[in-house]
Amino acid sequence: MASFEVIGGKPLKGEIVPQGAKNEALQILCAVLLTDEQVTISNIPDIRDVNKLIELLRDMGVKVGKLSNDTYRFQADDVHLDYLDTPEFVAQAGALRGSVMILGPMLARFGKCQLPKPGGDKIGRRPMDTHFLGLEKLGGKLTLEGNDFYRINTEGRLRGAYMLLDEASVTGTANIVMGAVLAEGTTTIYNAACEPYLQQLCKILVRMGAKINGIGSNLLTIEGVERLGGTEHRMLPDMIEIGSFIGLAAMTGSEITIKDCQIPELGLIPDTFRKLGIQLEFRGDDIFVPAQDHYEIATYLDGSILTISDHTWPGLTPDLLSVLLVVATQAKGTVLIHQKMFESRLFFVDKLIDMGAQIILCDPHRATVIGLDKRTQLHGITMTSPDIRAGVALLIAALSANGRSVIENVEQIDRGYQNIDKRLTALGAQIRRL
Ligand SMILES: CC(=O)N[C@H]1[C@@H](OP(=O)(O)OP(=O)(O)OC[C@H]2O[C@@H](n3ccc(=O)[nH]c3=O)[C@H](O)[C@@H]2O)O[C@H](CO)[C@@H](O)[C@@H]1O
Ligand SMILES: C=C(OP(=O)(O)O)C(=O)O
Repeated sequence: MASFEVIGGKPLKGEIVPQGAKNEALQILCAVLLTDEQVTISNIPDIRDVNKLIELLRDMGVKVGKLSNDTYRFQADDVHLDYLDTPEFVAQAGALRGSVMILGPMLARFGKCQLPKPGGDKIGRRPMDTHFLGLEKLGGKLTLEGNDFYRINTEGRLRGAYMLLDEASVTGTANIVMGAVLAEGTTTIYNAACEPYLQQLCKILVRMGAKINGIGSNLLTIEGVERLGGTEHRMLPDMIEIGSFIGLAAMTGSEITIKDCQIPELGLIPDTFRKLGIQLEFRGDDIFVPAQDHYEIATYLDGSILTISDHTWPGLTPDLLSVLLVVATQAKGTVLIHQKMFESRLFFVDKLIDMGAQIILCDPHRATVIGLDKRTQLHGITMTSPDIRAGVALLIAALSANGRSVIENVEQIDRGYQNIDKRLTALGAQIRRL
């Protein structure tokens, strides 16, 4: 287990370029399985989860060529279906969440797929039901082995169908869309997830020859085609990383410019930080965060305490609530952070309380943060990173804190943040990988 030693309390300064989006990359990489032609993808982040998925595709027989640091060419013209029966495949696929999105493309193109329960953050129940409800509507037959191994197959081509999803699952929608693009006839998906990465997936599929209407809405209509071809695609910047940098700047009183953010794709993220009193300036496509000694949390119009909660897109992503919570600990005012989607994502507040933050964990979903208004600094401690976003939130806390902190299990952070220690050190942070 690797750790970060952090000496906190120093303001940072400078420019930082966000990496390509982790959760987009996981969707787009799975889409290469839908064609035997070449697909070239750029702005791929160099992070653990993405590298693991690329390795998995390679071991499944996909030809993978690295054209530059962030650009790869893939060709799935000789997929080894037998590899799915090996213990190596089971271990690899079970090690990350993104592998779940091979289900749709494999079922559509080869008529079968199998998968262990996927990995990813342990942040509460993460049901797979929507994935299979949708794929079964398209004609897939699911066999469950125990509670944690799924096999799905179909005789002949998948067939288009109408479906109203029970929840707007992001990876579930991605799987169903990738099944439907090669199905016979029309598929209508209502209550589809529609966040920017899903839109990016639909756009690459359209460039590959798919027929998809309603992109960006929760009603997708897909006219199946017989085959898809090659294309090129560039990943968006990672909106969660952008939000993490905004939070880092505010919490450490730093002046930071975040470059090339594709601001129109950020949805509610900038305004949510503004509700915490953080000043942001859009300079072209860059976000400039000035050094601020204080920031004050807004109240509702009637003066009552603000709630910040997650919601399916275009609501606020759940993946930024840990960062928003940590930033609130040094604001002036009080906020209720309500994590609706996941039930085990707020327990990391114990570590912040140990560092001196004023937080009441009301229940697994809700925490009230009473900001310290920078009257007292947090103090450094030794802590373990429980999941990717809590990990980065703790890193931000440690960088703002007085003294030395050690964050253990930073592999969790490495899952989604490219070279974070080196990139923040370039801004003046004191972080050492142990
Ligand atoms: C690899 C990847 O892309 N992971 C992201 C993906 O995970 P993932 O696709 O696994 O998450 P889902 O969208 O399926 O669901 C997330 C959680 O929210 C619940 N839920 C979902 C939709 C809904 O309408 N109501 C509801 O309660 C689900 O039961 C689940 O507990 O989307 C999540 C939600 O944005 C993000 O946190 C993850 O980072
Ligand atoms: C929860 C996340 O990732 P995963 O779905 O890969 O566990 C995340 O990116 O915040």
